[in-house]
Amino acid sequence: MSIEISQVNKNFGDFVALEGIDLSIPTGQLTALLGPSGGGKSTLLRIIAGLEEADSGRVEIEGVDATRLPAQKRNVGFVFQHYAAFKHMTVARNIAFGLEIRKRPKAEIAAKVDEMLELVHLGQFRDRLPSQLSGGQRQRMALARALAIEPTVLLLDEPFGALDAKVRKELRDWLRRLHDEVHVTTVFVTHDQEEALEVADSIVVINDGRIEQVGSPDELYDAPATDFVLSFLGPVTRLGDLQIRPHDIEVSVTPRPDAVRGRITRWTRIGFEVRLDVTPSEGQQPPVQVTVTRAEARNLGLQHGDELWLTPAAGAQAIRATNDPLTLSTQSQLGVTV
Ligand SMILES: Nc1ncnc2c1ncn2[C@@H]1O[C@H](COP(=O)(O)OP(=O)(O)OP(=O)(O)O)[C@@H](O)[C@H]1O
Repeated sequence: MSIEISQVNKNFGDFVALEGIDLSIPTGQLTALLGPSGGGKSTLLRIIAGLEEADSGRVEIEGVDATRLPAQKRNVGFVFQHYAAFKHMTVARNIAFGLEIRKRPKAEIAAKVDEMLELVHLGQFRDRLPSQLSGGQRQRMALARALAIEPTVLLLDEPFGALDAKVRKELRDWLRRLHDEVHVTTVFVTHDQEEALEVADSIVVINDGRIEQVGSPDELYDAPATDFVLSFLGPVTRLGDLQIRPHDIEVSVTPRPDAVRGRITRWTRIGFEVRLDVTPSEGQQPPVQVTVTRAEARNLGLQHGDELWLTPAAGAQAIRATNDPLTLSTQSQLGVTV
């Protein structure tokens, strides 16, 4: 394991930011810390970096107890959302900076800067100032600078958070490819589930200062351990007494035993999908959200106002809800496979 965190606690005054965190981060993987705003992701990342000290607990990096080591002795590279570049230095000098302060030989620095510029595809911009780069290029420069010191661990705090959706998407694909090339143990913070699902080898879901679940994107998506994870990782809807994903509902135009009967009260076409609101005929339940492909909608001849019978699709993951229909349950029977 590259990073071992045991029983880490952190309070800010009376506020509990992290509580009893135990986490092992394997060497060479790309791990996402995912969760809603204020959940404690950045605090945990800063504790790993040595920028924040835990109140209690232990942090080990590559077998070394780093709990009390200052940040500069941990051999970690960081990139933050708003990268603080040296504005008066060229891209090449910015990348060289970490090596210069470590007093590495000039020839080694020059070779490393060339290697990094090539890695992040900024070779032709080496003599520009950071202000002459786009936001995405600046973040790539930040990554090159962090990687130049050959860190044991690379820590990224919402590195693409300030960029527009299209650039963000490009950079996230690029980060995945970069990681496949350099294999440095990388931990990145994001509140964007799509980003985590697309990029990470492993996802740590953090909410309210606690870890909800750790697993691969598929494990988390297909077998959420808690109703929080189920709802955070993708859309969920209520079908009878189950919380279930809208695309995990089977639609029938003829009566089915144990099905929820309802009528299509809303129909929205989004790309190749059709999203339906199906209002149950019995009880006071809110509409069930159902996603079907356009082909399926066409084959079944679905139309606004049609009566449907809804059942969980075979193999769907669902969580039994026991509370008020409008709130996610706190006492659920978890991971019901139907
Ligand atoms: N230095 C500090 N002093 C007081 N409270 C703090 C401090 N740093 C963080 N907090 C609080 O701790 C909680 C966790 O913050 P943290 O930044 O770790 O959350 P996060 O999950 O990274 O959220 P975001 O995605 O919004 O950055 C928040 O409620 C925050 O207000």
